[in-house]
Amino acid sequence: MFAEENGLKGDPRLQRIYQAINVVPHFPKNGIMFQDITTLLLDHNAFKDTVDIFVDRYRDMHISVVAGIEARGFLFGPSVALGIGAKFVPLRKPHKLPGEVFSEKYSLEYGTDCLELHVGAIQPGERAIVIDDLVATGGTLSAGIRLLECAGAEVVECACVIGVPEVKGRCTLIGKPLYVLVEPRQLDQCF
Ligand SMILES: O=P(O)(O)OC[C@H]1O[C@H](OP(=O)(O)OP(=O)(O)O)[C@H](O)[C@@H]1O
Ligand SMILES: Nc1ncnc2[nH]cnc12
Repeated sequence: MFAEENGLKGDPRLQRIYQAINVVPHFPKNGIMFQDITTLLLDHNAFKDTVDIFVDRYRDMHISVVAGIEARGFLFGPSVALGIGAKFVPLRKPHKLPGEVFSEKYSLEYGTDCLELHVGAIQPGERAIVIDDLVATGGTLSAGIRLLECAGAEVVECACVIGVPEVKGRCTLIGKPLYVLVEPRQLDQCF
């Protein structure tokens, strides 16, 4: 669900976060309206608002694992993990982790990709959230959920900064709650 429908209606932090996102038409290929969160990271207040909202939401949920999806989940996950007193676990693209891994393939618009998790990073029964910058089809986060479940974790929720409008009516991803801060930035409102 979107944060504004879940207790943060009218919260000025959501507007600050939305306005700090840049949209780049036709990147990385024609027809894609790329949501660029590097501008959000340049804006100390918007970046802090983003982390604070997630920390406020998850600090009392007995979460011991924040799993971030490569690459842009790594930009938010560690700060949230530190804020709630959890460990940060990277879910990486193939052949990046040196140890034994669990692997999970997933479908993209064209082709497939894969995420990996170090065996031993998570103990069975640990409560986890999965974090990323953006949810579009939900394929990437769903692979993250399955990967954590392979390790025996209990996935409490998926957290994203940006969610495409198609996920608006969608409160879950393969049965797990989805929490999204803002919709994609529109082109005519940009830098
Ligand atoms: O909901 P979905 O349709 O699965 O798409 C969302 C994913 O797409 C982007 O990553 P991308 O695959 O571009 O990888 P990158 O961050 O490594 O460039 C984004 O950061 C999410 O991880
Ligand atoms: N429009 C978009 N902007 C940034 N990352 C994405 N991942 C999938 N769609 C995206």
